Amino acid sequence: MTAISVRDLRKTYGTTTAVDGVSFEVAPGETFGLIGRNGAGKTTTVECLIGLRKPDQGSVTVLGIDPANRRELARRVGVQLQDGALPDRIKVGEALKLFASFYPAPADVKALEATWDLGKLRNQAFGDLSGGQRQRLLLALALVGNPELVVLDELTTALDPVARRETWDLVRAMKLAGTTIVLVSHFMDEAEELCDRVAVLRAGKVAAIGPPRELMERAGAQSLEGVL
Ligand SMILES: Nc1ncnc2c1ncn2[C@@H]1O[C@H](COP(=O)(O)OP(=O)(O)OP(=O)(O)O)[C@@H](O)[C@H]1O
Repeated sequence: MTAISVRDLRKTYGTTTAVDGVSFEVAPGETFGLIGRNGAGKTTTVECLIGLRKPDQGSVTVLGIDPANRRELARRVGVQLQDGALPDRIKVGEALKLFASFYPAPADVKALEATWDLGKLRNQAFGDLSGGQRQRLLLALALVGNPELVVLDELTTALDPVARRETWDLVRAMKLAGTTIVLVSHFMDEAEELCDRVAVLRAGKVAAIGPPRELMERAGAQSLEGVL
């Protein structure tokens, strides 16, 4: 059983080849990282995983589902997107309740508020939140459906160092609970800390794939940055 299977994925935008024959598998319960420099094809790959973009070629299945079937996918997969946004006037508590109402067995909203330190912000409008507060709310919303798999794109961008560490602990807790996690990150320390395996994307291709330590040893690098 695999949680995600990507085979020979290709996607172009006009004359730009964003993803050029990417293949990988993710096991259930695994934390899998997609890393690479700007423009390497990470976001496009993730967008194909969650059905936001249709591959030009290749096959993708997520929990056995073809991502084109977005409704079925959305019931089982939580997504925290890089540019996730909500209407400015929606309040934090309203957003959590609204999103919870979309799912048959949602997480407990009070518990999520406590976990993500959102209780005090319950009556605050999305438009008035700081960058870090928005990020925490978007993460909580990704988890409100009790997903089996979560996709986290730029998990800790906009978070201060303390909030980053706290978020890492929460990701570890998700992992312990058996959730499969796909993590897109520009922070190599984050990928090293959290991922069981990473795929290094370079110009739309998988340049290397494996556990962070192994990739570093193979490349004779002190950190994952040396592998990019
Ligand atoms: N909507 C689009 N239209 C045209 N070109 C695009 C579009 N989205 C991405 N691209 C191009 O496709 C390539 C891959 O982009 P993608 O966003 O997938 O990379 P990335 O690794 O996520 O980059 P970053 O780290 O900067 O977010 C880049 O050359 C980018 O300019």
